[in-house]
Amino acid sequence: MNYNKKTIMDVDVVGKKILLRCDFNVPQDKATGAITSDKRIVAALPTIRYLLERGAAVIACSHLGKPKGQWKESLTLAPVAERLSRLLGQEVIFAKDIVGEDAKSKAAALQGGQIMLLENLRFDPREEKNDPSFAKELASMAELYVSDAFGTVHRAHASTAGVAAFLPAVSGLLVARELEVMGGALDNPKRPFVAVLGGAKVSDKINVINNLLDKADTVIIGGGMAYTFAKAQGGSIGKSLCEDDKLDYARQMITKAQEKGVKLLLPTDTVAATEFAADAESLVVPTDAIPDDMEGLDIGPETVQLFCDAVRGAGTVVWNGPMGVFEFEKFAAGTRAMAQALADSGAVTIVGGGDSAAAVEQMGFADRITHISTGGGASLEFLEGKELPGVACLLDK
Ligand SMILES: Nc1ncnc2c1ncn2[C@@H]1O[C@H](COP(=O)(O)OP(=O)(O)O)[C@@H](O)[C@H]1O
Ligand SMILES: O=C(OP(=O)(O)O)[C@H](O)COP(=O)(O)O
Repeated sequence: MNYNKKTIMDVDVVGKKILLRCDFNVPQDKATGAITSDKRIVAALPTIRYLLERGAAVIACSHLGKPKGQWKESLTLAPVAERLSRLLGQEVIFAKDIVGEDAKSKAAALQGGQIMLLENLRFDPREEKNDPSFAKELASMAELYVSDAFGTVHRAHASTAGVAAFLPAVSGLLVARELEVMGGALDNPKRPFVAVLGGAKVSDKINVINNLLDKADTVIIGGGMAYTFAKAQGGSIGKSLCEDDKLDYARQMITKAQEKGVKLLLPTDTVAATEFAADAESLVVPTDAIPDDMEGLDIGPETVQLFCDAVRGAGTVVWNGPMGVFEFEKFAAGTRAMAQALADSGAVTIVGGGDSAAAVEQMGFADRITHISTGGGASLEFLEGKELPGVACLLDK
């Protein structure tokens, strides 16, 4: 794939009206909605400052969560506008809509050196469908498109790819840096090369395993991803997360790993809970014998040992997806042990993803990780060697 793309430093931004795609999909407290890590907002600041200092008028936009094309008050970007304003030390004008009256009039009135933020792009069903009519409306507000949403460059959506058909398109400083750092670490990785997968976006990320088995020496699967594999092997997984239409695929991956001599490590024990709650009753059970009325919320102690041993001997480790529901202290032990193992490993370590990065930061290991990427799925697809639509659409150098 060609990563030699123009950045904001290669084009004239002075006095320009700029549509800036950011990834402000920040982790939020499950109960209160409060932003629990502003890493993705902080990561966007260098590009925003670069543009504002040069007198550009910045129309920032992002998605938040998965509202599936519906207006959902709990997923408004208003708290992000507030936090961004505090971090920047200047007003962030907030539009109550995306490409409606409010956004368009505020964008038209926006002066050089000012910044505004549109409402959640995914409130409009056309965003995820990459509908050209939506891309065109977004583009109509600006003269230049800047992609700085690294966490979302693996999505071919209207604001991440479609819009480049209507405006000259370049990358921001964050996307440029992520591609450079990850490219450097992963081009010819120090071996053994270990990939660690977990988290909750199972349907999405399970598909990367096929290509990862061609690149990695060891693939470790924990978190919500593991139970599809346990069920595929005939285990009972109770109410745990599972993608039933991926059971065949999971079996194929187990066979492929055996044929290729890649170690595929799966949890042998699980911390199962009676409900998805911070104070739920829990017990450690074999991963293939979870009681019907319980769900797996963390890897068990035996698995922690197994996984951490594999990480300790690694040359390069890429990790995306927490090992358990770390937001609840009772189910954070697996994720904490994994973070500690990466920090202690002496390997080149890359942690990607909004929640994984938040976990590593909250647990105090961030300064002992080689690179914390703002993208989880994006870093995995980069690692797979897949074309990233949000990068492919940018102007070549
Ligand atoms: N066993 C599990 N069951 C349900 N959710 C889980 C489990 N393990 C981890 N999670 C959840 O996965 C979420 C993160 O998943 P994901 O979005 O894929 O990761 P990232 O944001 O790092 O890319 C966390 O909020 C965590 O609570
Ligand atoms: O949080 C994100 O990805 P990640 O969970 O893989 O890090 C990005 O904002 C992409 O979000 P999406 O997976 O809802 O398209």
